[in-house]
Amino acid sequence: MTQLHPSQGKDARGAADAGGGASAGVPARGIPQATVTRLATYLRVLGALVEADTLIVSSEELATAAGVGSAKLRKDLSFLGPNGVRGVGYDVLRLQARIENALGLDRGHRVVLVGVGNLGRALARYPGFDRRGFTMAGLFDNDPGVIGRRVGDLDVRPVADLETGARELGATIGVIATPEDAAQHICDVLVRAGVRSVLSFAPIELDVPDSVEVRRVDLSVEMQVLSFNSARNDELVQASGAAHPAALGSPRGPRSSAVSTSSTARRTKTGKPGPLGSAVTRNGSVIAP
Ligand SMILES: NC(=O)c1ccc[n+]([C@@H]2O[C@H](COP(=O)([O-])OP(=O)(O)OC[C@H]3O[C@@H](n4cnc5c(N)ncnc54)[C@H](O)[C@@H]3O)[C@@H](O)[C@H]2O)c1
Repeated sequence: MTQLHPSQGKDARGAADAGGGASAGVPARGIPQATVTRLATYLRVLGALVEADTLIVSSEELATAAGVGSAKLRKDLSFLGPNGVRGVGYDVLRLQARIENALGLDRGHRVVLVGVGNLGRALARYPGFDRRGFTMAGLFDNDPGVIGRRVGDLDVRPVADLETGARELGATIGVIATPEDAAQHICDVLVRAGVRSVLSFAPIELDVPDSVEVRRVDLSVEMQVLSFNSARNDELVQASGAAHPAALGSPRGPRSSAVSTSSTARRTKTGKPGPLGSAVTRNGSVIAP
């Protein structure tokens, strides 16, 4: 029987409740938010492994590729119940399915995007969402010059139709890519349409009922974090009296993009080399809570 650890820190309400209710099998309540973020990273690594027909991955390889310690990885995965086999590793497909289930991805999500400008068009055309279970189902804008245009596989619809459109489309996630002065109104309309998960690029706080989960993407926050980490790395290098690793051309350490060439990562159905050495970056999150 699947056993979950007791709740630690902030629960992963958003991950499992996007679209309403946890998936059958792995109740996601009680999984800390930080673990949820890392689960998404593990999922990305596992996706690369599946594409390379890799069958088994060790916790060390998965941890390195995801940029975390293997103890933390094992702890994170323990929230999903028993997984790997000691001395053998994780069944890649099985672990992928379990994480998808925990993140509520196994039933798929239908996404509506509002604001089909520079950013919105790029998002609407991005094929990667579909591969990860997010179907772009509707595009909405208020500009008559944009309405009716074909972007990706969809025609842009008038924002006046958003409430009925989102409901008819069964949207579970709403993406806001409008200017900030329109964002709260758009968010309210999405909520009225029954959307319970909102991803906003607009640089303002959104007011929503408790039942609605909002994530804001702010790339400048990510750049600030990069700037801080870079300054800290320089200080560490100076303090240790060593030359900067980049200057030496030395391999990147465990905090950088993961490279793994050991045996289990290379254990594929086809005998192809495993993908961990090239496909996976360390964090990848651009989400600012
Ligand atoms: N978070 C980040 O890292 C980041 C990065 C870039 C942009 N942004 C933000 O993303 C948003 C979009 O940026 P952009 O460069 O694509 O802008 P843009 O001006 O190119 O596009 C905005 C689109 O929203 C539409 N729009 C305006 N009001 C609307 C309304 N009431 N209903 C429906 N559609 C409406 C416009 O017609 C336009 O098509 C902005 O809020 C911007 O600040 C965030």
